[in-house]
Amino acid sequence: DHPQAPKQFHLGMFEIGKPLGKGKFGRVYLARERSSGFVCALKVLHKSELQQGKVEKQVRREIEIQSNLRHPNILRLFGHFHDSKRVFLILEFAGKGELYKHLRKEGRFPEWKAAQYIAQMAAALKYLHKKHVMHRDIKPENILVGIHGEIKISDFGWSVHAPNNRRQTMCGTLDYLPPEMLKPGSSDNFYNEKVDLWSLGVLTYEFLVGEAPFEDTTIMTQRRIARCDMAVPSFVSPEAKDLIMRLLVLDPEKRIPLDDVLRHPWVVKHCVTKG
Ligand SMILES: O=C(O)Cn1ncc2ncnc(NCCc3cnc(NC(=O)Nc4cccc(Cl)c4)s3)c21
Repeated sequence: DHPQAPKQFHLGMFEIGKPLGKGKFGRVYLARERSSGFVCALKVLHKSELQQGKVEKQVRREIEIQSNLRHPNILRLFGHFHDSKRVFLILEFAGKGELYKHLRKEGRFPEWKAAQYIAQMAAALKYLHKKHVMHRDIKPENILVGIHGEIKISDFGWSVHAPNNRRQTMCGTLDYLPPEMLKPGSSDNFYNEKVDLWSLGVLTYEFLVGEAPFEDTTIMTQRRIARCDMAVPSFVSPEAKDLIMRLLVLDPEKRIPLDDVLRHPWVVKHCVTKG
């Protein structure tokens, strides 16, 4: 941690640098804390937009959840502050930016790189699930790359404590949603952190194939997810296909647990696990 970091932050403490990206609810800037010279990313959220989007509670929950997370593959949230119109998130700066841009540029990742990323994701999810936190929005757009090429799960705007039955309508692509989250938030169907296992399977597929298995192009998407109706192209190795099929299982309880992902032959083969 940063013992010298004060608990109270304000905008004047930061030198604002270049814009890093533009999200749905606000912009992100490179920033440097003046007294320590510490470089970070500053996400600026407009309160009016958060009110309109009815997501203030989610941002508060994100701040509360993420402030207690410390893991090399989870983007740090160091703190937050606000002025009359805006909320500011003080975030760890990911030197190599957004993973999905690398994926789009390369088309698809070689198996050794995909396996290393999946191993890092599994380690981060194992840490999260031990704290009964589920991310619920695992997709390339929410993964950043650190200066040493390590990946960092970011944007915990949809994370909650498990178990949970969602009431807040989710926006954005359905590609990554597991079948159990597609059902309406009625009282009987609770889902748990195993939703992240499904998304890990979709992520593995997209790293290796370059597109999601249930492409969100037609209304058929929900039906194809509900039936787990997908095909793995022949250029994907049998070991990789085996892992994908063990994660994309309709019954959440039958999805391969994270410890077995980390021990899976495809992952072990490509990951020089430090001795
Ligand atoms: O990704 C980029 O655009 C560019 N980029 N490049 C490098 C880099 N290094 C760090 N961070 C970046 N971006 C911010 C990533 C986030 C982390 N946490 C978030 N949380 C959030 O947005 N919460 C939130 C907002 C509005 C409503 C709700 Cl419900 C929740 S966004 C970086």
